[in-house]
Amino acid sequence: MLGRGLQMTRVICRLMSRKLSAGLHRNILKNMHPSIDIWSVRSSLKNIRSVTMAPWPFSSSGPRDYSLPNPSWRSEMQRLYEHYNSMCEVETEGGEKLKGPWIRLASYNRALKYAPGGQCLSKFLQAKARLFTRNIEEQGAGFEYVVFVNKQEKTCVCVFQAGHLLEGPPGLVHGGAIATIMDSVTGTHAAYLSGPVMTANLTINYRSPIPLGSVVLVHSSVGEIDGRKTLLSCQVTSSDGSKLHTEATGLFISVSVGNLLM
Ligand SMILES: CCCCCCCCCCCCCC(=O)SCCNC(=O)CCNC(=O)[C@H](O)C(C)(C)COP(=O)(O)OP(=O)(O)OC[C@H]1O[C@@H](n2cnc3c(N)ncnc32)[C@H](O)[C@@H]1OP(=O)(O)O
Repeated sequence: MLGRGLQMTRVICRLMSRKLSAGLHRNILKNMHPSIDIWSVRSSLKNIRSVTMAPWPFSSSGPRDYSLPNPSWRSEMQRLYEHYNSMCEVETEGGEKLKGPWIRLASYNRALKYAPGGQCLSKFLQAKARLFTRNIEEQGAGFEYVVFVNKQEKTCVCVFQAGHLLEGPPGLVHGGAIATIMDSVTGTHAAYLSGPVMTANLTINYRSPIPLGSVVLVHSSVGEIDGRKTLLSCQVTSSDGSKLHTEATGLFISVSVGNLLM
């Protein structure tokens, strides 16, 4: 038993020192396998401050990718997905990479699954935990979204369709759900740019309500990157860009993987 625990500790340290990032929070190892020595995991990770991880470092094969089209997507969502996807980097059958300025970021239901081997680890580390935005299994009922990053301009766009379980005022999207998608998009963008981060501050102005079921665009762009601080601005607009629904600024602080686990 002890041998297995030590072996698992080493696997976790190796994985985390290489890959784990933003969405991994400090309590993720609570309730894990009892033979894993969390103190040795923590001391191994304490000094790691990997703040550069461009381009997006996570494995894109394996677990279900929630950002791919599904039958619940409205035609507007599908059209916008195809619009951005057509400008993404593609690999031809001959293995040649045709450069496009955009890349689509895969999206899993647990942050752990971004790391190689994380899919396996996720089966026993807080096995019931799910990423907040990906915890509704019914397609189209909650957050349907796909995130694209423009490598050249360092901007990010998310196509978001708000499902019927996100209601706040009658027929309109809940402000907390809007904050959630803005935090997720800017948090993902910050992690793409700066490595492991935590949201320190998110300031939101709600300008016009978002009808439930509608498809909107969430834009994120860099305000400033200064040492550990990544400041981003974010706007939610109608799908044709003509109407501003919400705007926000988000401050993200780079943290070491060890800090996330304390
Ligand atoms: C694997 C993942 C894949 C990604 C995909 C998954 C997608 C999911 C994406 C989901 C994303 C969801 C993401 C989530 O939901 S993250 C969850 C929500 N956020 C938190 O729980 C964060 C809680 N806070 C903290 O942990 C600490 O306070 C942090 C880490 C933020 C800073 O504590 P730390 O001790 O480390 O730093 P410091 O105090 O030395 O300060 C350092 C500098 O920062 C400045 N500062 C600090 N705070 C503020 C503030 N509030 N306003 C203005 N400035 C602030 C400070 O003045 C200083 O500046 P300077 O004096 O140096 O100039």
